[in-house]
Formats: sequence, C-alpha cells, structure tokens
Amino acid sequence: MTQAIEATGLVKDFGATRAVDGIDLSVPAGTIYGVLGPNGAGKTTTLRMLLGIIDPDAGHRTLLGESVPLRAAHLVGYLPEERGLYPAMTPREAIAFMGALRGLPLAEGRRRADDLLDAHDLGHAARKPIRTLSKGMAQTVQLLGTLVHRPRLIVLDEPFSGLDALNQGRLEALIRAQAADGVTVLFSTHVIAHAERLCERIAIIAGGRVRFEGAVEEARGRLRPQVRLGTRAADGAWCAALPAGTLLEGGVWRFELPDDGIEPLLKALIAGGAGIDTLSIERPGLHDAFVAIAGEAVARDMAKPAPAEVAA
Ligand SMILES: Nc1ncnc2c1ncn2[C@@H]1O[C@H](COP(=O)(O)OP(=O)(O)OP(=O)(O)O)[C@@H](O)[C@H]1O
Repeated sequence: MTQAIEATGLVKDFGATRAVDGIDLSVPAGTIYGVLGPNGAGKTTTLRMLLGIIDPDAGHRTLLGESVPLRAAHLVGYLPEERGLYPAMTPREAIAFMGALRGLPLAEGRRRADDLLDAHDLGHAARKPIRTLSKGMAQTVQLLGTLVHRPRLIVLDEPFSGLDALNQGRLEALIRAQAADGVTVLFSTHVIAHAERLCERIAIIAGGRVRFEGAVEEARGRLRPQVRLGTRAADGAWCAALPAGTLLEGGVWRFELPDDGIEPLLKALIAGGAGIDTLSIERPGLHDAFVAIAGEAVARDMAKPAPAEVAA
C-alpha cells in the first residue's frame, strides 16, 4: 500500500449546509500531511468521513486499504477537536482505557502508559486524578492515549490549539518522531506555520472544497522568488533594466526574479552605475503561496482563532 488514505468526491450536507463539497485527497503512507483551512472550511467533517465516524453523502474513501474505514480502526489513532477525559480517572488508566477501545489488552495498556508518561515527563502525575492536571498536561495525556496501541495512522484534529509554545514544540517533535517510525500523520490546522514546518504534503480547503493538494514545495514553487535591491543612485538610465512590475518601497526596489536569473540585470546595473547597496533573493513561504492559492480573504480568516480557543 502506497497511500494511507485516498478519497474521491466526498460530499456531506448538514440540512441546508453543504459542509464538504466534493473533496479529493490522497495521503501517501509514511508522510506528515496537513489539512489547512479556516474555521468552518470543512476540515473536521472531512476527517470524520475519512475515519468512518460519519458516512459521506457521495464519494468514496479508502483508509489503510479498507473501503469500510472502521475495519482499520485498530490501526488508527484519532485525537478529536473536542478534547475530554474523565476527570476522576488517572492518566495511566485513561491511556490504558483508550488503548482498550482500540483492541489493546488493559494490562499491556497500563505498562505502555507508564512508559509513555515517563518519556513525556508526566511520570509524577501517572496516578493522580486528571482533574488535578494542567490543561496542557491533560491534552498530552489524551494524545498519548491516541498513540498507545501503536497505530499506523494518526489523525489529529487541530492538535495545536490550546497548547502554549512549549507544548506546541513538544507536539511537533512527537509528530516528527512518529513519522520517523513510519507512522502516517494527518492533522488539520488553521495555522499555516505548523504545516510549513512539519508537512511534506498539504490540502488547502476553503468552503468545503480543495483549493490545492500536493507537496508543500509545489505550493511554494507556484510563486517566483522575490528580489529586494537597494541602490545608491535614486534613478538613471539603468532603471530601464528593472523588470516590468518593479515596485519602489521605502527606497528598496522589489520585483520577481526574472526568468533568466539575476546576473543579466546586475550587469546592467553595474554598467549603469546604480551602485548596489543591498540585494536579497527570497523564496516565498507557504503563507504567500496560501494567499496566492486561496486568496487574501481566506488567509485573513485563517488568522482568526477557532471558537473553542476564544472560549478557552
Ligand atoms: N453536525 C453538524 N450539523 C450541522 N452543521 C454542521 C455540523 N458539523 C459541521 N457543520 C457545519 O459544516 C461546516 C464545516 O464545519 P467543519 O467543522 O467541518 O469545519 P472545520 O474546517 O473543521 O472548522 P472548525 O475548525 O471551526 O471546526 C460549518 O459551516 C459547520 O457549521
């Protein structure tokens, strides 16, 4: 199997609302894959359909080779967007319980829970009621419960929301470690930076549709590198050599890298006595690519926190 997940033409309506409007995506086995989109884009509904928690109104999906996704449930770990653990349970019991729900014997679950909690600096809290833990600690416990049965595919819905910077960094490390072990990781996010740092491939979703699906590098490659050039001379005949569309911003020329590279332009500037002060050539980031693909309005919506984050 080369694809951990394949979906074609997924559609889901809730009453008069079309939450997902014909989504295709494929997640290669062993990759870290990001589903990016603003709140309400249809990410959660898509993940739930992929996992078999809800059925699509139209379309097909295959999960770890199973056309009935629930048949692969024991090989899958899922962290839902709504977090919640029984407050009276201990982390050790909660993790073992979550493993048992995926077919792991309880005794083995407890053993693994102890190891996982120790490895994540939570050994001291293993036997305390969850209600006494901080929110970040409880979220880590839930995540460990998602991993305890050693799934081959992990699906995390907005896993970074509600975590402080330290715990976000830890979660990034954990996702990388899982992928290094050959586990496929699929996560949704409305924060482009997390996807840029972690993902090989992404789907950009807005309004229930996929606007882009493919490698992060391919998305970034859709935009040309940007050149910033500072010159000592304010103008001269050499200005004619600057590409069409060049802007002057705060005394610095800004333009897209020409097809034939920077050298012919530099020769013209040197010959014309422009006096080169500063020069930088920058590859566009995923944020710029996102704006080009999905538009400014969707990119602005991405910056808005999820309702759950506002309430937190
Ligand atoms: N069970 C439901 N009943 C009615 N409408 C729903 C239901 N679930 C989702 N929707 C609607 O479907 C659309 C997509 O929601 P979805 O939760 O999939 O988006 P999302 O991208 O995950 O956003 P968020 O991160 O805010 O959850 C939204 O308009 C939402 O209000």
